[in-house]
Amino acid sequence: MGLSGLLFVFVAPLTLYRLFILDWQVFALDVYLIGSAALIFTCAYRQQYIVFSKLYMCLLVSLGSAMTVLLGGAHQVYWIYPASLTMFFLTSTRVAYLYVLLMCALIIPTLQASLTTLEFINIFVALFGTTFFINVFANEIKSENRNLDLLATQDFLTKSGNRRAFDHALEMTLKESVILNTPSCLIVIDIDNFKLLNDNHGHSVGDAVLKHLVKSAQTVLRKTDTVYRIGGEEFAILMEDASLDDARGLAEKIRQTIEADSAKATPYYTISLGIAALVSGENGCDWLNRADKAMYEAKRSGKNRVVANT
Ligand SMILES: Nc1nc2c(ncn2[C@@H]2O[C@H](COP(=O)(O)OP(=O)(O)OP(=O)(O)O)[C@@H](O)[C@H]2O)c(=O)[nH]1
Repeated sequence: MGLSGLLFVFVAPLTLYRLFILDWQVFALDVYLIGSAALIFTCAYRQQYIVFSKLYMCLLVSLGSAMTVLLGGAHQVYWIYPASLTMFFLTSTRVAYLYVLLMCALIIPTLQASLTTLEFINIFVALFGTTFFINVFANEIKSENRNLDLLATQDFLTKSGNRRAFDHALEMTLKESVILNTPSCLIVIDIDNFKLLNDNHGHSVGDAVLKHLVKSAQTVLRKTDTVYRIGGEEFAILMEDASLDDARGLAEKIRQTIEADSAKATPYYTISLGIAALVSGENGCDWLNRADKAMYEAKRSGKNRVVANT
């Protein structure tokens, strides 16, 4: 988003200048660039078509740099270095190398025509050295970012999503349900008598139960559903594009799986589940409250059951 914003801000005044001096060829190129920058900015802002935006940005950068060399001459070749750097941070190594090769293929005839063999070789040796080191550093930064992302969004004990990830997913599901006009459901799960289980078997066994619950639930979830730990022994599952009946079916399947399997891996335990289908116009907090209420209703009416908020 930042990159497309910068591109827009820098190129827009140049576009007006080209119009002013009636340089139609470069004016058309600049209009294309700022139009594309605006499109990419909009996609990134709405968090839609992110992969497309990144690939398109790479194409713009590589073609833009190549065009600069083709129109401006061989002395503009230095633009290919920042362009390569940008591509390695925007996309995967393989795709970035493809864009770099595309850029090189486009400028080679111009460079060959106006540079000595030694200058030509120097430029490409420097380019491949630069891309190699950029690749190494970009991969390291990407891997650190992935680790940070996991730390920020994953529950350390159960490896399910954490509360922060849940809050984000809840907002995204709300937005998508409104835009796509699809039903969504929320399941809240709470372990029954967990304090007693901890008291009787110890905290580490309690931890094993929490992990078991997540693993068991994951065996019956659809590919698109995710489990989040939203409190000590409270979990939630967001189901996009699912009716209340779908959610009731899944919740009952999870309850039965836990009831049947828990004693094989951990002390026998059961869970209570509450479900709420998203009501048009409500916010995430109200939706979660209704699912929570249904879960407490399941507790009040005897535990080890599923209750839907209707
Ligand atoms: N082992 C373990 N226990 C935890 C963790 N987080 C919260 N707890 C325990 O979870 C228990 C929750 O107890 P309560 O809220 O009283 O609920 P409960 O005993 O399950 O009772 P009901 O909800 O009525 O079935 C507390 O004893 C917490 O110490 C954790 O990460 N590990």
